Amino acid sequence: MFKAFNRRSEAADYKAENEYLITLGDVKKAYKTEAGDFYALKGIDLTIDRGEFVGIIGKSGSGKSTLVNMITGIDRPSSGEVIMNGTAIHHFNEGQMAKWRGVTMGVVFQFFQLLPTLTVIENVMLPMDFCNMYSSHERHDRAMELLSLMDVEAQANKLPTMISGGQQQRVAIARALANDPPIVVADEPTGNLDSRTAEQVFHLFENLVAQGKTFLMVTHDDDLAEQMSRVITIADGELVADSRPAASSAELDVEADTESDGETEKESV
Ligand SMILES: Nc1ncnc2c1ncn2[C@@H]1O[C@H](COP(=O)(O)OP(=O)(O)OP(=O)(O)O)[C@@H](O)[C@H]1O
Repeated sequence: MFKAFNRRSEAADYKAENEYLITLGDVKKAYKTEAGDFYALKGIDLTIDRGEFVGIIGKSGSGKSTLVNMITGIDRPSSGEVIMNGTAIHHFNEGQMAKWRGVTMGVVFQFFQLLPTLTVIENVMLPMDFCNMYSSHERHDRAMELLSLMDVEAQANKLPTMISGGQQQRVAIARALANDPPIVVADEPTGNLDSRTAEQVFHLFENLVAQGKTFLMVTHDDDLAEQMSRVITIADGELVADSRPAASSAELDVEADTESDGETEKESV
């Protein structure tokens, strides 16, 4: 049903409660240190829509991985809320969280975290086994398809320690896609790849976004960040910039026209 808003913030509030895929409200994270609590996140407010390709940038130690851990439910906020698709995940117990993450989210960790005692293909099949997705035959075929997509199918029966860092990273990406999750969160997924392979992997991500997935990607690569639909910058645990470098000028023109018409703003942002 049509709903008109008088203020941009009212429209944003409405959307946060009803439509946003990811909403973080005043998220703080304190780590216990000998010197007392250290706040790695100091009150993050953030909303992310379906189908966005969001880059997370910031200097080393600014809080990017901590933020990602809040969104993936790998760690919990000290205060504030994390709402995913209308569900407050910070209230989940460990079992609920693991199941929810398994079907909803593909995670590419900064240091891959492949299980060293499982072969490459077993690592990729693991999320499907854990969530009981697909038949066992399909799991194998799907894992091979994903390994082939990432150009590491020849490594399928090796242990992770027998392949290079870049290959491990590609296996970790294949594993993140195993359950065909609607959201993928990747911490420096191209950090160990040469620039050509990094571009190829990035284009694969773009294709997945075009198919409707939502991608969040921590990166130190400014060239890649500029190609994303949205880039947020973290500094000292705070969100200090939120920009849309890849927004087309046409989109910006439409927004400008709407504002200059002086019409009541609708939930178009
Ligand atoms: N378990 C922990 N205990 C104490 N301090 C921590 C812990 N984990 C992270 N920190 C601190 O919190 C801050 C944010 O760390 P985080 O790993 O989120 O940063 P980052 O932006 O991801 O860094 P990088 O780009 O180097 O990966 C840093 O100052 C870090 O030292």
